[in-house]
Amino acid sequence: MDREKVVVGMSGGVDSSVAAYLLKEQGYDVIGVTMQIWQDEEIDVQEENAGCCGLSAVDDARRVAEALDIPYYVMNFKGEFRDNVIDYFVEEYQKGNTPNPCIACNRYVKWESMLKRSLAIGAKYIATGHYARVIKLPNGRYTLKKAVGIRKDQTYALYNLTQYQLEHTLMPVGDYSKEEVRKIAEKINVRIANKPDSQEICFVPDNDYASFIEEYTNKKIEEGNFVDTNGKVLGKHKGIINYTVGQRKGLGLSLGKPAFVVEIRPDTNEVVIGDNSDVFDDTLYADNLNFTAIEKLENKMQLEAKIRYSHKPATCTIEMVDENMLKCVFEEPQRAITPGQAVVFYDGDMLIGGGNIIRK
Ligand SMILES: Nc1ncnc2c1ncn2[C@@H]1O[C@H](COP(=O)(O)OP(=O)(O)OP(=O)(O)O)[C@@H](O)[C@H]1O
Repeated sequence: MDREKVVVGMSGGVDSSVAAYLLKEQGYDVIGVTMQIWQDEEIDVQEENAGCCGLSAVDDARRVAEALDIPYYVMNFKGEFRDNVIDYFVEEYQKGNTPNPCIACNRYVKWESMLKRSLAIGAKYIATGHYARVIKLPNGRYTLKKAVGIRKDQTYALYNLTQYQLEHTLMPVGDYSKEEVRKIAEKINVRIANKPDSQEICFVPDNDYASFIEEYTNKKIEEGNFVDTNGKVLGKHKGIINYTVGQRKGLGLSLGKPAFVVEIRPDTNEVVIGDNSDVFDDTLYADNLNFTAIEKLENKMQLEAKIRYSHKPATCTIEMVDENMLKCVFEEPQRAITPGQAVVFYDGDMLIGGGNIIRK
């Protein structure tokens, strides 16, 4: 019988290298692929900032594939990445939102584009080194469970995968702890690069996204007013793309007390400043919804929600208020609910779904 073919997304790091090894051990016909997604001549990024897909990732991944004796290819997804991730990222900031490009990259590039090409070469699955587990529920739906014992949960950035994508996904390291994965990497003795810690946004050098956006759009960012919660002008800001809700640093205001960004108003080009207490709210609205564990939200549900990658899940109740919009009310007010970020819902360690936080 033919072995099932799986394409493993290889970044040259420990997790995806071990993922490839485990799948081979499990009897799959494994193919390694590194996606080239952004590095090009138009965006001048230095190699040391190359993040997950610079030239060194290709060299490292190729070496690992050779050691594992699996076929290896580099696939170019720069166009898909530009259209779905960089353009979205820039547009969201220009609208006064704070986007999460990893979520868009996962859904549209790592999964949609890579899956399409993988299926075209006869694969049944794609696999990554994410610490999460794909499960099929009794209701026939696919979803993710958080991996056990992992400090940084990776399901948050994966909430937007479709049923079809999940059905064709394997995440073999999700059954192991990070320590176990490191041990496996030592045992199989593949030379895995000690990658520098991922920078926050892989395509933005030095995390200076404001300069990146100016350069990318070839447009100077327009200055505007800082105002207080009553509308009184407090000073000049450097352009709304420089700010996010809850921000304290880098405001350049001296008001004799700590000042925080409470709201960004793209229509009037204003940034609203207040006290820390003004940054707390118990209600948010989200659109662009994607549910995994359930087909749709019919009745109110009490769940836990994360409003950013590093947020500790908080108890909330969600309900639909419109065909494509939900309302989420937290038991306790949460700090810095930020338009453009994802809100992701869990029942214990099981992903239920999520959406995009909107300004209301
Ligand atoms: N350029 C790429 N090409 C193909 N797959 C990739 C690429 N970058 C990341 N991936 C896949 O996405 C997964 C998660 O990416 P992330 O950048 O979070 O890596 P990580 O958790 O540090 O894993 P690793 O140790 O494998 O680098 C990786 O394990 C890998 O399977």
